[in-house]
Amino acid sequence: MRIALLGGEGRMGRAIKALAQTHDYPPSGEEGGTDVLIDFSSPAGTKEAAAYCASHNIPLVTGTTGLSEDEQMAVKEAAKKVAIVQSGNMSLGVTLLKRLVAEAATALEGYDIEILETHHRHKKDSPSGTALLLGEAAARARDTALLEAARFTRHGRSEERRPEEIGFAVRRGGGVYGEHEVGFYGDGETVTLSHQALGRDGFARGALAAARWVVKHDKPGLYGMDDVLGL
Ligand SMILES: NC(=O)C1=CN([C@@H]2O[C@H](COP(=O)(O)OP(=O)(O)OC[C@H]3O[C@@H](n4cnc5c(N)ncnc54)[C@H](OP(=O)(O)O)[C@@H]3O)[C@@H](O)[C@H]2O)C=CC1
Ligand SMILES: O=C(O)C1=N[C@H](C(=O)O)C[C@H](O)C1
Repeated sequence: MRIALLGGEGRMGRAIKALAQTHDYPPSGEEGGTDVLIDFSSPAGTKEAAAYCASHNIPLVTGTTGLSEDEQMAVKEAAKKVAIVQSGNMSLGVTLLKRLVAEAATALEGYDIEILETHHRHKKDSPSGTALLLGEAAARARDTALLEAARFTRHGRSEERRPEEIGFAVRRGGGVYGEHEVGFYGDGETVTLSHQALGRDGFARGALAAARWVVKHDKPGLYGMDDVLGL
């Protein structure tokens, strides 16, 4: 599998290159063409990658977060022509957590849902792609749209919390790889589901698993890590 990497010099790009070497995957260009493009760059980079993949018939794995509506639309358009795996978090743990969050949101009816995420000081988008995908899973489980339920800021005096609200809190600092906590707050108890990345290898492993999956899956469409990992 010959891999082209957009964002190859960045934090994730370097983690993927290191892992790809241990799997003996040559970079594209060394042995001819490209079998798959992996993108961990910026929202503008993702839009360019999607257009490039669609016009060159190359499958795409994209983990870049913080896309605008327009940039996400470009990914959806490209997915009409090629297979694309997109996820705000490529790790096995978060893919499982998403399912657990949906289950808890259904079972713990009436419990208030609050999501807290912490990342390194360099992260530009907030809330994180992971926080949003977990929020989306919770919202869908409660038959509502995330954009209707989401409460992104709290400051000063306001109305009481709406029961359907999904609150987001964000912390940025140091070198934290990524921590996510979904709290379900009932009247007499709190249930907390959480994930802590201990490095970038888990994301990189997921990206390579998605690349292996998508090169074999030549049917155009937009797929998630649940498709890749069969969860
Ligand atoms: N889905 C997942 O599992 C994960 C997703 N991410 C996401 O991946 C993205 C990248 O994160 P990270 O590696 O930490 O970021 P970095 O800033 O370390 O790396 C991004 C790299 O992409 C390059 N780049 C940016 N825009 C373009 C472009 N238009 N064309 C070509 N190259 C470009 C940058 O180059 P330059 O510096 O020259 O601009 C840089 O080398 C973020 O959106 C992050 O949230 C991160 C970890 C896991
Ligand atoms: O920028 C990061 O570092 C990360 N970004 C992703 C996100 O926005 O959720 C995934 C992971 O948490 C690391």
